[in-house]
Amino acid sequence: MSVTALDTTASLGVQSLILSRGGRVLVRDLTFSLKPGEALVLTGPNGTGKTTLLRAIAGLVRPDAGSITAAPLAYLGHGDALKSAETVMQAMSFAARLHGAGDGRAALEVMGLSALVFRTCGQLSAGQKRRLALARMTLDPHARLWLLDEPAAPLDAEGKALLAALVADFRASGGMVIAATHADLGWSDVRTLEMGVSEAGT
Ligand SMILES: Nc1ncnc2c1ncn2[C@@H]1O[C@H](COP(=O)(O)OP(=O)(O)OP(=O)(O)O)[C@@H](O)[C@H]1O
Repeated sequence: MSVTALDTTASLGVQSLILSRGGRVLVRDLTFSLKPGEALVLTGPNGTGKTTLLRAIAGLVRPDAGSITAAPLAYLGHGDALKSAETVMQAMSFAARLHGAGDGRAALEVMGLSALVFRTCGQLSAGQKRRLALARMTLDPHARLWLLDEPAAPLDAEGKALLAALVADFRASGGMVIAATHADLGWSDVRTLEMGVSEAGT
C-alpha cells in the first residue's frame, strides 16, 4: 500500500488559455486559478467548450496557446468507462488495488451500491453506473483535482445528494473540483464560469 502525504498546497493555474476545435475558437484568453478547497462550475449552452476545457486541463486536448498547471487529477468524462462483463466488485477492486486503497467496498457503500457488488456493470442502470464511476474515482488518493463532466446527469435526488456530500468531503480535505453541468448541482460556495458568454475568469 502506498502512503502519500496530502499536499494541500497543490492548486490549478490556467493562464492566457486559447482553445479551438474544428477551426472555431471556444476559449479565448482564459485565466483563472483554483486553490485547495475551491470548486468551479462550468455552465453554458451545448457546444460552447465545457468538455473541451475539462479535457485540456486533463491533458487530453492540446491548447492553441497559454499554459495549464494542474495538481494530480482524476477525470470523469461523459462515459463511465466500465467494462460490461465485469462485476461491480471487480471494477472496484481492480482500481482499489491499483491505488493501494483496500478493496473499494467502503466507497461502494458511500454511493449506496453495496447490494449490487455481484451484478455486472452491463446490467446496471445509467444512474447506478454513474454512482459506480464516481465511487471508483474516489479511490485515487493522489488526486487533488476532480474534473467532472456532467457528473449528475443520470443521478436521482439521492444520488445528487451523495455526490454533493462526496464533493464537500473532498473539498474539506483540500481537494479542488471543476464540474461541467446543465443541472443545478446544489453545491455550496462554488464559483461559476459561463462558457460562450464571457471567458474572462478570476
Ligand atoms: N474532435 C473534435 N473535432 C472538431 N470539433 C470538435 C471536436 N470535439 C469537439 N468539437 C466541437 O467543439 C465544440 C465544443 O464541444 P464541447 O463538447 O467542448 O462542448 P460542451 O460545452 O461540453 O457541450 P455540451 O453542453 O453539449 O456537452 C462543439 O462545437 C464540438 O462540435
